[in-house]
Amino acid sequence: MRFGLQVLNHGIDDGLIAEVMAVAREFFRLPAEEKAKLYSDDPTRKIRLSTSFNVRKETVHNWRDYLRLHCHPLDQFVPDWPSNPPDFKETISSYCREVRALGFRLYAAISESLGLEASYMEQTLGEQEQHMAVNFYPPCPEPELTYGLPAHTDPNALTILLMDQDVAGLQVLHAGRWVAVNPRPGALVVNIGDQLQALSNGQYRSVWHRAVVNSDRERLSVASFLCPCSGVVLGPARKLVTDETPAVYRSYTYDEYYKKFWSRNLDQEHCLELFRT
Ligand SMILES: O=C(O)CCC(=O)C(=O)O
Ligand SMILES: [Fe+2]
Repeated sequence: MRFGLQVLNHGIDDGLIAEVMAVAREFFRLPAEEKAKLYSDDPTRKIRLSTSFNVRKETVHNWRDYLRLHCHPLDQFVPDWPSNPPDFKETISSYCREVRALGFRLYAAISESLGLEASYMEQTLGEQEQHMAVNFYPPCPEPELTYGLPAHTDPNALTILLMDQDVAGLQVLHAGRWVAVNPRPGALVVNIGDQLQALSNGQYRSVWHRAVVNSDRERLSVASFLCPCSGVVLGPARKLVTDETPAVYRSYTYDEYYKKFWSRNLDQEHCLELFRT
Protein backbone atom coordinates (compact mmCIF):
# COMPACT_ATOMS: atom_id res chain seq x y z
CA MET A 1 0.00 0.00 0.00
CA ARG A 2 1.72 3.16 -1.13
CA PHE A 3 -0.26 5.94 0.47
CA GLY A 4 -0.67 5.32 4.17
CA LEU A 5 -0.44 2.59 6.73
CA GLN A 6 -0.83 1.79 10.39
CA VAL A 7 2.42 0.74 12.03
CA LEU A 8 2.30 -1.44 15.09
CA ASN A 9 5.92 -2.30 15.82
CA HIS A 10 7.00 1.31 15.84
CA GLY A 11 9.19 1.11 18.93
CA ILE A 12 7.49 3.99 20.76
CA ASP A 13 6.55 3.01 24.28
CA ASP A 14 2.80 2.55 24.94
CA GLY A 15 3.16 4.34 28.28
CA LEU A 16 4.61 7.42 26.57
CA ILE A 17 1.80 7.37 24.01
CA ALA A 18 -0.79 7.27 26.78
CA GLU A 19 0.93 10.20 28.54
CA VAL A 20 0.90 12.25 25.34
CA MET A 21 -2.84 11.74 24.97
CA ALA A 22 -3.36 12.57 28.65
CA VAL A 23 -1.45 15.89 28.57
CA ALA A 24 -3.10 16.81 25.28
CA ARG A 25 -6.53 16.24 26.81
CA GLU A 26 -5.59 18.17 29.93
CA PHE A 27 -4.37 21.06 27.83
CA PHE A 28 -7.72 21.42 26.08
CA ARG A 29 -9.51 21.24 29.44
CA LEU A 30 -7.69 24.34 30.70
CA PRO A 31 -9.88 27.40 31.22
CA ALA A 32 -10.60 29.31 28.01
CA GLU A 33 -8.86 32.46 29.38
CA GLU A 34 -5.63 30.59 29.86
CA LYS A 35 -5.69 29.06 26.38
CA ALA A 36 -6.71 32.37 24.79
CA LYS A 37 -3.21 33.73 25.43
CA LEU A 38 -1.92 31.36 22.77
CA TYR A 39 -4.57 32.14 20.15
CA SER A 40 -3.39 33.30 16.72
CA ASP A 41 -4.67 33.00 13.16
CA ASP A 42 -1.22 33.67 11.67
CA PRO A 43 0.05 30.41 10.09
CA THR A 44 3.68 31.57 10.31
CA ARG A 45 3.66 31.63 14.14
CA LYS A 46 5.82 28.91 15.70
CA ILE A 47 3.34 28.25 18.44
CA ARG A 48 -0.33 28.99 18.23
CA LEU A 49 -3.72 27.85 19.26
CA SER A 50 -6.29 28.19 16.54
CA THR A 51 -9.52 26.79 15.24
CA SER A 52 -10.90 25.33 12.02
CA PHE A 53 -8.10 25.24 9.39
CA ASN A 54 -7.21 28.66 8.08
CA VAL A 55 -9.67 31.17 9.50
CA ARG A 56 -8.22 33.95 7.32
CA LYS A 57 -9.13 32.13 4.09
CA GLU A 58 -12.12 29.94 4.60
CA THR A 59 -15.81 30.77 4.36
CA VAL A 60 -17.06 27.63 6.13
CA HIS A 61 -15.40 26.77 9.43
CA ASN A 62 -14.55 23.31 10.69
CA TRP A 63 -15.26 21.83 14.08
CA ARG A 64 -11.70 21.68 15.37
CA ASP A 65 -9.44 23.46 17.83
CA TYR A 66 -5.73 22.87 17.49
CA LEU A 67 -2.46 23.69 19.09
CA ARG A 68 0.33 23.94 16.56
CA LEU A 69 3.93 23.71 17.70
CA HIS A 70 7.34 23.77 16.06
CA CYS A 71 9.37 20.94 17.55
CA HIS A 72 12.86 20.91 16.10
CA PRO A 73 15.36 21.76 17.41
CA LEU A 74 13.60 21.20 20.71
CA ASP A 75 15.79 23.49 22.79
CA GLN A 76 14.85 26.38 20.53
CA PHE A 77 11.08 25.93 20.80
CA VAL A 78 10.23 24.15 24.03
CA PRO A 79 10.74 27.22 26.26
CA ASP A 80 7.72 28.84 24.55
CA TRP A 81 5.47 25.79 24.83
CA PRO A 82 2.67 25.78 27.40
CA SER A 83 3.92 25.27 30.94
CA ASN A 84 0.49 24.05 31.93
CA PRO A 85 -0.23 21.12 32.26
CA PRO A 86 3.09 20.94 34.17
CA ASP A 87 4.37 17.82 32.39
CA PHE A 88 3.41 19.04 28.91
CA LYS A 89 6.92 20.11 27.88
CA GLU A 90 8.68 17.01 29.06
CA THR A 91 6.15 14.48 27.77
CA ILE A 92 5.74 16.10 24.37
CA SER A 93 9.52 16.57 23.97
CA SER A 94 10.16 12.87 24.61
CA TYR A 95 7.49 11.93 22.12
CA CYS A 96 8.88 14.34 19.50
CA ARG A 97 12.32 12.75 19.72
CA GLU A 98 10.89 9.26 19.29
CA VAL A 99 8.64 10.24 16.41
CA ARG A 100 11.51 11.89 14.57
CA ALA A 101 13.62 8.76 14.85
CA LEU A 102 10.69 6.65 13.63
CA GLY A 103 10.18 9.00 10.69
CA PHE A 104 13.83 8.60 9.67
CA ARG A 105 13.52 4.81 9.85
CA LEU A 106 10.49 5.03 7.58
CA TYR A 107 12.40 7.27 5.15
CA ALA A 108 15.07 4.58 4.87
CA ALA A 109 12.50 1.85 4.19
CA ILE A 110 10.68 4.02 1.64
CA SER A 111 13.94 4.95 -0.12
CA GLU A 112 14.98 1.32 -0.40
CA SER A 113 11.56 0.27 -1.66
CA LEU A 114 12.08 2.68 -4.56
CA GLY A 115 15.53 1.27 -5.33
CA LEU A 116 17.28 4.34 -3.91
CA GLU A 117 20.05 4.49 -1.32
CA ALA A 118 18.62 4.06 2.18
CA SER A 119 19.84 7.56 3.04
CA TYR A 120 18.27 9.19 -0.04
CA MET A 121 15.15 10.78 1.49
CA GLU A 122 16.81 11.92 4.67
CA GLN A 123 19.69 13.49 2.74
CA THR A 124 17.55 15.07 0.06
CA LEU A 125 14.98 16.50 2.44
CA GLY A 126 17.74 18.02 4.57
CA GLU A 127 17.75 18.93 8.24
CA GLN A 128 14.04 18.79 8.69
CA GLU A 129 11.64 20.90 10.54
CA GLN A 130 9.19 19.05 12.70
CA HIS A 131 5.77 20.45 13.48
CA MET A 132 2.97 19.12 15.60
CA ALA A 133 -0.78 19.67 15.51
CA VAL A 134 -2.62 18.64 18.63
CA ASN A 135 -6.17 18.39 17.33
CA PHE A 136 -9.20 18.56 19.56
CA TYR A 137 -12.64 17.92 18.13
CA PRO A 138 -15.38 18.74 20.65
CA PRO A 139 -18.73 16.97 20.34
CA CYS A 140 -20.60 18.66 17.50
CA PRO A 141 -24.35 19.23 17.78
CA GLU A 142 -24.84 18.89 14.00
CA PRO A 143 -22.00 16.70 12.71
CA GLU A 144 -23.57 16.28 9.28
CA LEU A 145 -23.12 19.99 8.58
CA THR A 146 -19.36 20.22 8.93
CA TYR A 147 -16.06 18.35 9.28
CA GLY A 148 -13.37 18.32 11.91
CA LEU A 149 -11.03 18.72 8.97
CA PRO A 150 -12.23 18.60 5.37
CA ALA A 151 -10.50 16.48 2.74
CA HIS A 152 -6.84 17.40 2.28
CA THR A 153 -3.41 16.00 1.67
CA ASP A 154 -0.57 16.98 3.99
CA PRO A 155 1.87 19.38 2.29
CA ASN A 156 4.94 18.07 4.12
CA ALA A 157 6.93 14.86 3.53
CA LEU A 158 5.66 12.40 6.12
CA THR A 159 3.03 12.57 8.86
CA ILE A 160 2.85 10.28 11.87
CA LEU A 161 -0.55 10.40 13.46
CA LEU A 162 -1.45 9.35 16.96
CA MET A 163 -5.19 8.87 17.17
CA ASP A 164 -7.68 8.67 19.96
CA GLN A 165 -7.93 5.01 20.92
CA ASP A 166 -11.62 5.25 21.76
CA VAL A 167 -13.24 7.54 19.20
CA ALA A 168 -12.89 7.08 15.44
CA GLY A 169 -12.99 9.99 13.01
CA LEU A 170 -10.21 9.70 10.44
CA GLN A 171 -11.20 8.67 6.93
CA VAL A 172 -8.96 8.12 3.90
CA LEU A 173 -9.92 8.14 0.25
CA HIS A 174 -9.27 4.75 -1.23
CA ALA A 175 -10.30 3.78 -4.77
CA GLY A 176 -12.77 6.66 -4.88
CA ARG A 177 -14.44 5.85 -1.56
CA TRP A 178 -14.01 7.26 1.93
CA VAL A 179 -12.87 4.52 4.27
CA ALA A 180 -12.84 4.89 8.07
CA VAL A 181 -9.48 4.20 9.70
CA ASN A 182 -10.45 2.61 12.96
CA PRO A 183 -8.02 3.09 15.82
CA ARG A 184 -6.04 0.01 16.75
CA PRO A 185 -4.51 -0.14 20.22
CA GLY A 186 -0.89 0.98 20.13
CA ALA A 187 -0.88 1.73 16.40
CA LEU A 188 0.33 4.91 14.73
CA VAL A 189 -0.99 5.99 11.36
CA VAL A 190 1.59 7.02 8.79
CA ASN A 191 0.45 9.31 6.00
CA ILE A 192 2.60 9.98 2.96
CA GLY A 193 2.70 13.73 2.34
CA ASP A 194 2.95 15.69 -0.92
CA GLN A 195 6.76 15.85 -0.88
CA LEU A 196 7.23 12.08 -0.89
CA GLN A 197 4.84 11.89 -3.80
CA ALA A 198 7.02 14.40 -5.67
CA LEU A 199 10.35 12.78 -4.75
CA SER A 200 9.08 9.33 -5.70
CA ASN A 201 7.84 10.76 -9.04
CA GLY A 202 4.32 9.72 -8.15
CA GLN A 203 5.09 6.16 -7.02
CA TYR A 204 4.02 7.00 -3.49
CA ARG A 205 0.76 8.91 -3.20
CA SER A 206 0.02 11.50 -0.60
CA VAL A 207 -3.23 10.36 0.87
CA TRP A 208 -6.46 12.35 0.78
CA HIS A 209 -7.88 12.26 4.27
CA ARG A 210 -10.41 14.05 6.43
CA ALA A 211 -11.69 13.97 9.99
CA VAL A 212 -15.38 13.68 10.76
CA VAL A 213 -16.95 14.67 14.06
CA ASN A 214 -19.77 13.20 16.10
CA SER A 215 -22.43 14.55 18.40
CA ASP A 216 -21.61 12.88 21.68
CA ARG A 217 -17.88 12.35 22.15
CA GLU A 218 -14.84 14.57 21.93
CA ARG A 219 -11.91 13.25 19.92
CA LEU A 220 -8.18 13.96 20.02
CA SER A 221 -5.40 13.36 17.55
CA VAL A 222 -1.74 14.33 17.59
CA ALA A 223 -0.17 14.79 14.16
CA SER A 224 3.61 15.00 13.79
CA PHE A 225 4.78 16.46 10.52
CA LEU A 226 8.28 16.02 9.14
CA CYS A 227 8.89 18.92 6.77
CA PRO A 228 11.81 19.76 4.51
CA CYS A 229 13.64 23.01 5.32
CA SER A 230 12.29 25.91 3.32
CA GLY A 231 15.26 26.34 0.95
CA VAL A 232 15.50 22.67 -0.05
CA VAL A 233 14.99 22.03 -3.76
CA LEU A 234 12.46 19.25 -4.31
CA GLY A 235 11.38 17.25 -7.32
CA PRO A 236 11.49 13.67 -8.61
CA ALA A 237 14.62 11.67 -7.67
CA ARG A 238 16.90 11.59 -10.73
CA LYS A 239 17.11 7.82 -10.65
CA LEU A 240 13.34 7.55 -10.95
CA VAL A 241 13.15 9.71 -14.07
CA THR A 242 13.61 7.59 -17.19
CA ASP A 243 12.41 7.65 -20.81
CA GLU A 244 9.48 5.46 -19.76
CA THR A 245 8.80 7.39 -16.57
CA PRO A 246 9.43 11.05 -17.33
CA ALA A 247 9.38 13.60 -14.52
CA VAL A 248 5.82 14.23 -13.41
CA TYR A 249 6.75 17.30 -11.34
CA ARG A 250 9.08 20.21 -11.90
CA SER A 251 11.57 21.20 -9.24
CA TYR A 252 10.70 23.86 -6.70
CA THR A 253 11.71 24.91 -3.21
CA TYR A 254 9.71 23.82 -0.20
CA ASP A 255 9.24 27.48 0.65
CA GLU A 256 7.43 28.00 -2.65
CA TYR A 257 5.27 24.95 -2.07
CA TYR A 258 4.35 25.76 1.51
CA LYS A 259 3.35 29.33 0.67
CA LYS A 260 1.17 28.07 -2.17
CA PHE A 261 -0.45 25.52 0.15
CA TRP A 262 -1.35 28.06 2.83
CA SER A 263 -2.55 30.62 0.29
CA ARG A 264 -5.34 28.27 -0.72
CA ASN A 265 -8.15 26.59 1.11
CA LEU A 266 -8.40 22.89 1.86
CA ASP A 267 -10.72 20.83 -0.30
CA GLN A 268 -9.39 22.27 -3.55
CA GLU A 269 -7.44 20.25 -6.11
CA HIS A 270 -4.22 18.64 -4.96
CA CYS A 271 -1.64 21.41 -4.47
CA LEU A 272 0.96 19.23 -6.22
CA GLU A 273 -1.06 19.47 -9.44
CA LEU A 274 0.18 23.05 -9.66
CA PHE A 275 3.77 21.76 -9.82
CA ARG A 276 3.42 19.36 -12.74
CA THR A 277 5.94 19.54 -15.57
O1 LIG B 1 -7.56 14.06 13.35
C1 LIG B 1 -7.16 13.31 12.46
O2 LIG B 1 -7.29 12.08 12.53
C2 LIG B 1 -6.49 13.87 11.23
C3 LIG B 1 -5.59 15.06 11.50
C4 LIG B 1 -4.91 15.57 10.27
O3 LIG B 1 -5.14 15.11 9.18
C5 LIG B 1 -3.94 16.68 10.34
O4 LIG B 1 -3.73 17.25 11.43
O5 LIG B 1 -3.36 17.02 9.27
FE1 LIG C 1 -3.77 15.86 7.62
